[in-house]
Formats: sequence, structure tokens, C-alpha cells
Amino acid sequence: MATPHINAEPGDFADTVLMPGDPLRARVIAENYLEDAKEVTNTRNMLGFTGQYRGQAVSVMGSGMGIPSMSIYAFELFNQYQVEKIIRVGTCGGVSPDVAVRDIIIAMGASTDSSVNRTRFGGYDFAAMADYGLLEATVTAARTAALNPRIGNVFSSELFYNPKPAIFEMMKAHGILAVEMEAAGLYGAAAEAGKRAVSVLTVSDHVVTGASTSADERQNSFQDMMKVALEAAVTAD
Ligand SMILES: O=P(O)(O)O[C@H]1O[C@H](CO)[C@@H](O)[C@H]1O
Ligand SMILES: O=c1cc[nH]c(=O)[nH]1
Repeated sequence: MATPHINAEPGDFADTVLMPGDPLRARVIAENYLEDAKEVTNTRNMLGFTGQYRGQAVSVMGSGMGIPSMSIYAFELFNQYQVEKIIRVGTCGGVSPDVAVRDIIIAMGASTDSSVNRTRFGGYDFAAMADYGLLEATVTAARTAALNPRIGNVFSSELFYNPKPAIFEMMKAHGILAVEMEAAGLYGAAAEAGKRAVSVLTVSDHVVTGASTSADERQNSFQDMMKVALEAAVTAD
């Protein structure tokens, strides 16, 4: 039962799918964190895998970059493969002065300049928010690992290269923690399907201060994020 964008068989995906933007990162996660991981989809090289984490089935699949790409995969996973929960695991650019590179951010809400949720929601403003149970599970997992997650509102931008940097000052003034490109679309897709989602992000750079991380630092903080997401995947109800 392939969909237009996923060539997995029914039952190939676990109840919970972790989604990084990069499909090669999905393979790294499967190879390093999952036991008995098997590739279940590779249409357009958007790789997906299912394996075991602490004795429970967990899947990981790339989402691609941006809300349109995430929206396609989240729709098909939720509606055609009966996936119940998606945990986005990605990078973001810090916006708030209270956020530093390597911090872990858990996106309770996601503002956006995209119109997709208005399209879904009859033209009205939709409050794109994480599922509370998944939010709680990720926060608990992060605190148990002695991490200090920042929890709040992020901005899911349509543009990575924004020609109007003043937008970051506006975000800062409204308490936005960081900018990324998928969470608001994922939350809208989950709400539409009656399913659940959360986003766990690592700050890879700071768009206001210009701070950035080395490849090694990114790798270490990425590992913290992965442990948080995997623990949440097997502990959330
Ligand atoms: O690291 P990922 O998950 O790809 O997330 C961030 O990185 C990409 C931009 O470089 C966008 O997808 C953005 O949301
Ligand atoms: O979307 C993103 C991701 C990381 N850093 C940014 O500035 N934007």
C-alpha cells in the first residue's frame, strides 16, 4: 500500500515516528539508536526506518525542509499508516537573548508566516500547539537527563534566508525562543488528523547574536536531543 510519497507496507511504521528534516540524519539515528532497524521507505530518498528502543518499536523518517514537505509526510503517516505520534527532532536558530547555542528547545507552540493552518482552519488563526502529554514526556525526559530545556513558542518560517532581518526583533519582542521551518505545519497536520505531535529542537546558531556551533558541538547536543525524543517515545502514554 504505497502512498504517493511513502513506499512502506501497512504496519511498517511504529506508533511513534521521530522526524528530523534530513533523511540521512534519520539513517544515522536508526543505525546508532535503534536495534534491528530496517529501512521501510525510500521514495525520493526520504528514508524511513523502524527498529526497537528499550524493547519498544519506534520509527524514524526524514521530513524534508519546510512546512509543505513536512505536511505531506505527516499527512500520509497519520492518515495512511495509522501513526499516532510524531516527534520532530531538528535544529533551530536562537532568537531570544535567553537562548544559547546547544540549548534544547521544546516547542509548546509554533507561530508562522505560512498560511497552511489558516487554509486548514477556515481562514481563522489556529493556535498551533504541541500535544500536552508529549510535551510533558519530553520535558520530563530532558530534566531526568539533567538538561535544562527551554519550553515555549517558536516561529516556523517559510524562508531560511529572510530578506527582512527586522522580523527577528519583532519575534524577540513577542517572546519567540527560536526560528525553524516545520513545527507549525506539523502541529496543524496533527490537529487535523486527531493525532499528536511535539517538536524537540537543538539551537545550532543564534540569528541575533551570530553565535554558532562547531560540527562536534552540534553532534553532542544532537545526541542529547535524540535521547530526549526516544525516551519520550517509549514513556508517553
Ligand atoms: O535540522 P532540521 O530538522 O532540518 O531543521 C532546520 O534546518 C533546516 C534549515 O537548515 C530546516 O528544516 C529547519 O527547520
Ligand atoms: O530554520 C533554521 C534552522 C537553523 N537556523 C536558522 O536560522 N533557521
